[in-house]
Amino acid sequence: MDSKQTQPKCITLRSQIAQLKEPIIIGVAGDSGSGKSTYSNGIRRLLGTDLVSTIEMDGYHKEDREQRRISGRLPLDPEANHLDLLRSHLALLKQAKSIEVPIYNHGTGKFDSPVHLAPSPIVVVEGLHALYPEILPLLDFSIYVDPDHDVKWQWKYERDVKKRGHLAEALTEEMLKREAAYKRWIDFQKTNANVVIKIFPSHLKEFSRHEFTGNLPANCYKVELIVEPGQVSLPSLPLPFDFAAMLEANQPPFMLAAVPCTYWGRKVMIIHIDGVLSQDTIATLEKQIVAYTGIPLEEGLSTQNIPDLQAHEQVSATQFAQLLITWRFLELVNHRLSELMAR
Ligand SMILES: Nc1ncnc2c1ncn2[C@@H]1O[C@H](COP(=O)(O)OP(=O)(O)OP(=O)(O)O)[C@@H](O)[C@H]1O
Ligand SMILES: O=C(CO)[C@H](O)[C@H](O)COP(=O)(O)O
Repeated sequence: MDSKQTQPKCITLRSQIAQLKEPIIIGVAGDSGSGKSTYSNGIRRLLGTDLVSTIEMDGYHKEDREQRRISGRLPLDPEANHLDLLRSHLALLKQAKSIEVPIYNHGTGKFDSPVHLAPSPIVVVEGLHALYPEILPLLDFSIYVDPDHDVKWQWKYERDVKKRGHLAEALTEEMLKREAAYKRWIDFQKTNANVVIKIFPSHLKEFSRHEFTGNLPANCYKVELIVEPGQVSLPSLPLPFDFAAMLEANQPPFMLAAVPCTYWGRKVMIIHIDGVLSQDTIATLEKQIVAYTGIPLEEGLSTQNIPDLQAHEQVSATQFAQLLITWRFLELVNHRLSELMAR
């Protein structure tokens, strides 16, 4: 019998990914409070949480909060982290072996008991040093999240005081101390990333050149996605967009541009997204991606599993960027699957 006849009728990308023997590892690096979890949640959501597991690198710190207070060391110092242990853990996962992941509890400032992690088809490693030279060779896809100084300050400050129990004065002092450490130990990792996500306050007012009368929500961001082009073309992904609505008064302002550039010696596309895209546009794009990956609809389209984003009413640039990053990642997955088929 023809082997094709024995295959199930609907082979989705997800069902193919689920068969992967060796996990695909995504590294997401960036400063503390830069939005790493927010962006990796986008990929998790569109592929389905059952296929993706996450390793928080904070568990690999050598010292807890009190020990750091005494030693004066910052977690940004690579020497203050067990990067070798992480590297050996990722190598074990690549061999389809389980690991015991160390856990840092930001609520208590102490380490919890390690958690058993069996290999899943996709593993996300998130942390300050996720694209360090020891780790990079084990990654299949790399993302660097790089918000503007003031945006990052606001996000981290609010989160650390409200959710991590830091005292305002001590936190300000530590955040100032972290600035030079960030430049020294963290920032350079962006030069190796497949995708760099830059985030700024909206620039749309400067575009008006006349008195700006638009309605921009508070905390409206401009995202610049610096994306290394992929090797295999994906199916086209049409952008649903109401052209007529653009000519109506009181439409929320937005901008979308794609500009070829060189970034740290590499050819990239820079996608600029600013303002508020319609929720219909985002939802239709999501539906297309979800139809492609094969995730059950109700899981793929829900934003309720992104608790941090719920608090922000306008996250269009972020959502749009999440979709584009996922699409670029799927290109890599496709490439990997076709390599495996050819073996
Ligand atoms: N795109 C966004 N729009 C609005 N707020 C955001 C966005 N991304 C992140 N934030 C805010 O910044 C905070 C930190 O985000 P997130 O937890 O994703 O950062 P992180 O880099 O994973 O942090 P850490 O490594 O310190 O755990 C969130 O609590 C959220 O309030
Ligand atoms: O740089 C960081 C990464 O998130 C944190 O500051 C580090 O993990 C320590 O956490 P905390 O400040 O809650 O003790």
